[in-house]
Amino acid sequence: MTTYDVYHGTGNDFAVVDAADASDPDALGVALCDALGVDGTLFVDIAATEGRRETASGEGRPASDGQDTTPDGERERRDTGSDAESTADTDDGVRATMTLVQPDGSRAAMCGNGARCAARWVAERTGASVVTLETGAGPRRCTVDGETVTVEMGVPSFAPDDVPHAREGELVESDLAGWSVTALNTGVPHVVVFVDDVDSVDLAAMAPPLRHHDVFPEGANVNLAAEDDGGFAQRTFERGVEGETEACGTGAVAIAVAAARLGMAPETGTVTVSPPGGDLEIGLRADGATTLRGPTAYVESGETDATLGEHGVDADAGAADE
Ligand SMILES: N[C@@H](CCC[C@H](N)C(=O)O)C(=O)O
Repeated sequence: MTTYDVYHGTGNDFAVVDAADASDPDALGVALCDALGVDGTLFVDIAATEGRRETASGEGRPASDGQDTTPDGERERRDTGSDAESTADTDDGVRATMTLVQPDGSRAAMCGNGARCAARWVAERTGASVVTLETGAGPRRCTVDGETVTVEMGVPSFAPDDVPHAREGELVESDLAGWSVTALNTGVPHVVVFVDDVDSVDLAAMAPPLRHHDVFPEGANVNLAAEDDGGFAQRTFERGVEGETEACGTGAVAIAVAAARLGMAPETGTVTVSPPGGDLEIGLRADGATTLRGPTAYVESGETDATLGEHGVDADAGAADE
């Protein structure tokens, strides 16, 4: 039997499993998504990186980690003194790996809300307030303050090879499948479509032609965004879930960065992005580095025997967050 804990970050929900307990994470991850109806299963391995100070292997694409490597191999964090999250503290805290298995069986390099949930899960087991997660997009340093978790999301990229997409130059307000789209990578590929009102667009109908467009060899997550009360309303159709989710952290960062690029938001400071599940605060730094801050919530714990296709909630599970 394998224990799982369910958390959500602004409604984007995940089963979190200790990777050491999972002999076949791909099968278990899909089984938990099916059984629990969650947006993904996060496998977290604290032991794998305990004591390590180096960054991840460099595998994965931008967003880059917003850090420089000094000649002796130690990592040095840039601090430009902008309004976004201060990174003067170079304490990487407890290190852990995070692997996301999605409902369709795919793995994604990065997940912003998943990282917030995984960091809280690690913090609750170690007492750490700083957790650095090794992801397929590079290391992501997280600060845990009770239910509020902030993730340093790196430097998003509009470069065709990074998104990736097959066009010659950047896709910025470019016509694609009948929409004006801006494409960027915030750890995973996203397109952002700015509209007047996110609720007046049929996301389930408009997203698939963009999500599967030939121009994106790895597909793309599709975001609708609309200016709203000084920030942006968000709706996202996620690759891997193949449907709309309550929130998407990498998508929220993509909206804020695209808005800044298009002059719809300040280049530095904090931008509020509001998916259906709540509010997310995106920090934009002068050097291009970004942060994602927002609430997390514990839902329940249980045990599963994926081979039998069974799962049940542990009667001794802790109380869910209000
Ligand atoms: N919900 C996530 C994004 C998860 C990955 C995405 N579905 C993909 O396949 O690229 C987030 O909060 O960032």
